[in-house]
Amino acid sequence: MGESEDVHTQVTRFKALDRVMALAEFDLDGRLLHANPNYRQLLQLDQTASLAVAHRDFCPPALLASAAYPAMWERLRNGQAFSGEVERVRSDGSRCWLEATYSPALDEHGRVTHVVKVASDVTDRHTQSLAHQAYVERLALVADVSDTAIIISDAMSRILFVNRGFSRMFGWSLAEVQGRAPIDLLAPHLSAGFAEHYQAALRAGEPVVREEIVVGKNGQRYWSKVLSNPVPDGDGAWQYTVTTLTDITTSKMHEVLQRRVLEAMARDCPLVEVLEMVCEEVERMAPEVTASVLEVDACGKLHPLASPCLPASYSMQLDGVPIGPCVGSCGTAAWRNEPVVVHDIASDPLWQDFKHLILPLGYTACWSTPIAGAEGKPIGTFAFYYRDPSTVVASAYHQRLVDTCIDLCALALEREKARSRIRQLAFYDGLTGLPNRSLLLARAEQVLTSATTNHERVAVLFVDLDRFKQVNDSMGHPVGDDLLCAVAERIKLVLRNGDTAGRLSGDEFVLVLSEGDAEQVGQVIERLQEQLSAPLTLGDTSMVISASIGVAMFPDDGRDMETLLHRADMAMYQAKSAGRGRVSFFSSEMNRLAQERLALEKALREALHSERGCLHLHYQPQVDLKTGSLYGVEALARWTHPTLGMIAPARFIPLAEECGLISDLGRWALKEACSQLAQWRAQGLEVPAVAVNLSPSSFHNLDLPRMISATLDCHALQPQDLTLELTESILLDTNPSTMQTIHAVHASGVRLSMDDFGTGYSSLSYLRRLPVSELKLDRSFVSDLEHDEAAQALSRAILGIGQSLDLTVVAEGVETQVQHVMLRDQGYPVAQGYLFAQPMAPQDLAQWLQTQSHIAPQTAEKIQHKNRDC
Ligand SMILES: Nc1nc2c(ncn2[C@@H]2O[C@H](COP(=O)(O)O[C@H]3[C@@H](O)[C@H](n4cnc5c(=O)[nH]c(N)nc54)O[C@@H]3COP(=O)(O)O)[C@@H](O)[C@H]2O)c(=O)[nH]1
Repeated sequence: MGESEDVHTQVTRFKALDRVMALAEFDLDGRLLHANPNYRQLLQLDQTASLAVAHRDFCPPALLASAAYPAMWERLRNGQAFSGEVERVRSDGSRCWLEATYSPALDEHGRVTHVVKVASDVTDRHTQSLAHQAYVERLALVADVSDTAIIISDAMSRILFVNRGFSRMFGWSLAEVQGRAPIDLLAPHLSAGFAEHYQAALRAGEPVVREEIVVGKNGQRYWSKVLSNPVPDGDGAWQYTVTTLTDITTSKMHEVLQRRVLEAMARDCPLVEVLEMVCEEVERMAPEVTASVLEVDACGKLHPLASPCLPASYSMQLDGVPIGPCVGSCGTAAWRNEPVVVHDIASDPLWQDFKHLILPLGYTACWSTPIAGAEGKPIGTFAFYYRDPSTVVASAYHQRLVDTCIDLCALALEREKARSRIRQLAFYDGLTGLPNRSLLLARAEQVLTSATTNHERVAVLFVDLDRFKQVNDSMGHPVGDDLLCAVAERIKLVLRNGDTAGRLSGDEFVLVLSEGDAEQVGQVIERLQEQLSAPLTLGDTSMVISASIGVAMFPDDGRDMETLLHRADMAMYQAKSAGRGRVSFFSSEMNRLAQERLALEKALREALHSERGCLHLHYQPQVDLKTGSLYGVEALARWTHPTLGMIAPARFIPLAEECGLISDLGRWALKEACSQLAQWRAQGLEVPAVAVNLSPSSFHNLDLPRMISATLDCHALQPQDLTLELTESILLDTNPSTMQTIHAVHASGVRLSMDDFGTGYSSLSYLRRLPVSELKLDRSFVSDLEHDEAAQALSRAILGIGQSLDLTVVAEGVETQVQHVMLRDQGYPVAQGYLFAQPMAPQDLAQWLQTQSHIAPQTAEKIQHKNRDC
């Protein structure tokens, strides 16, 4: 009963299978014996053709070519079944996938008679699975080739997976990190509190994004952007965390350092502060190094700028050390203009001379990189010192730090250079390099403030070179410039700590001596005079110079720099007028005189420009020594001050020169003298000519000849009625107009006379170049004439020179009859002096003329007077 039930059951099952599955039978050689409709449909076989085919006809060529195919049949023939997903070729050539079981069928003796195959079509499932597999492969590829490190961890923070990018970045394989917590592994420096906070966020389903410094297997550091995303399971509970870590080291270093440096520079922080900040920031990013920045100056010497973690005593020892081929890491790097890594300071020959300074501080290695300036030359060095011998020196991370820092240091150093250049231009004299007026005054004010607090005295020295103008005029401005530079250098030599010096303008220098008690000031002045008077060679010329020095003392002579400077200047004038190379201290008497002078200057200006007649001319006759007749008159200015009375020309003429009024005075004298000559002639007085004194600056005016002609015309005078007296100083006048004006005046017929002849210019060759008609023998020769044979010889010689050049020679300052006779006997044609007459007012000259019997009066009618009022 049981057996019959089994058979029944089997048949039932087989029918059921036959309906739903594809069934086929093969003989042991693989020929198809039987195929049910499902099988035939699956492989698209028609009923007749199906019995003529073999198993291999449905197999892909690659399977048939492989050893697996005969092996499968061998195993089937040996009674072993085979199950699997297999690819088959339909009769139309298309492919399909079958889930197949090949079962060997046995006879009653247990021998394999044929093979039964049960299959179902899984083509759709297989295609989907292939697509999924391809997708997964592509994902894996993305994960592995990406430079982003990826970590998959579970909810217990245990690492399940890391991609190859992780291994490349951090050096660990998956096996090494599986099961470990990512934070413990990569950022052990972060606090436990942070880890808890991090887990809480993920548990709440929130992603966590941070920028963090993380550390790899070999201690390599990365500034990394860390993004952790929680992945929930089907119930929404936190199951996994996918964390990506992107290396942002370079951009972050740049960002942090650049931002901080640029901010500091924008705030105008001093260079040292900026560089110290760079070092501190770098040491925060890489605590295993100690950073240092040295400057390389234009002479190739090192100067410490910033090394906040190195002792000042160490840095100071490097100050001023010249760079060279064997000067530690920094000096050598600057010398070679390339980075120098020294792994073992103790044994490296580059550190031979310096290791005793650094080894006691615990540093064993040093890596220095030159900081290149705009022209590519090293302007500094940036160095990392290492203590721990196990630290990788010059690692890729450190390299990135250095690359960022040297650019920023170069920027800061170049900017400092530009700033100091601007400072130099704004506050220093371009020629001598000394502080200019602005800086000098600012520094002086500081000195005065401190002196006020400390109850100290300060000396202000006003130094003016003697005869600088002559050097400039005769040797040229480049030599003058060299002289000023040499003087500046010599001034620097006498300055003490706390003293300051500057150039005000031209040849004026000022020294401010702090803590200036009389003795100290005296010593500095002595040293200054010694320095200045030492022989000086400029180009081919040797010279000895001197300076006039005026001194004003704080607080006695003034409490502010403006007053002190002014008073030192006054004292300097006093020194100058006392002779060259003198020193004069300001005094109240000097101040009184200066005030007086100022008042006088104001009054002179008013006198010249007002009609009140405070200025007038006196006239001194010049007598023809042969005939005793009047040769001419010299017009001499006189000034009657409203309150001070008569002011001597010797006082107001130099004043007019100094305050720029001398040309106005000359114009006024010319017009006044011509007018007076015309008046005399109108009165019938025969005054042959009038001589007017003109200073060299009057000849700067190219309009002078026209103005003279107009004046002469105005008074119906002829050019020969006027003589202009010049002094030899006109030869030192470098104004380009001077000679042109002199020649134009001469060409107009106006006579030129050389005044004070014999006292000034040593070379007489100028007499050929200057179109003078007359020489006036200086009265110093005349006054010595009676007793001094040399004076006699000289007066004779001067007369000879005049005669040989066909010039009239006028002897000045004749006071005695003896002088008169001697000069007449020597052959002088004309003389002038108190013997004949003092300079006198115009109306007195008329009277004087009448007393001179030999001078014939003329009638007024004889003289044309065109326009009295012009
Ligand atoms: N540029 C101008 N210079 C002028 C003008 N007026 C005068 N001066 C110059 O001032 C200097 C002083 O002049 P002054 O005090 O007038 O002296 C003159 C005479 O008084 C003086 N003199 C004449 N004779 C004698 C004498 O016998 N003994 C003596 N001790 N002094 C005498 O000499 C001065 C004239 O000198 P000089 O001009 O060299 O002929 C003087 O340098 C004037 O030039 C002016 O308007 N402009």
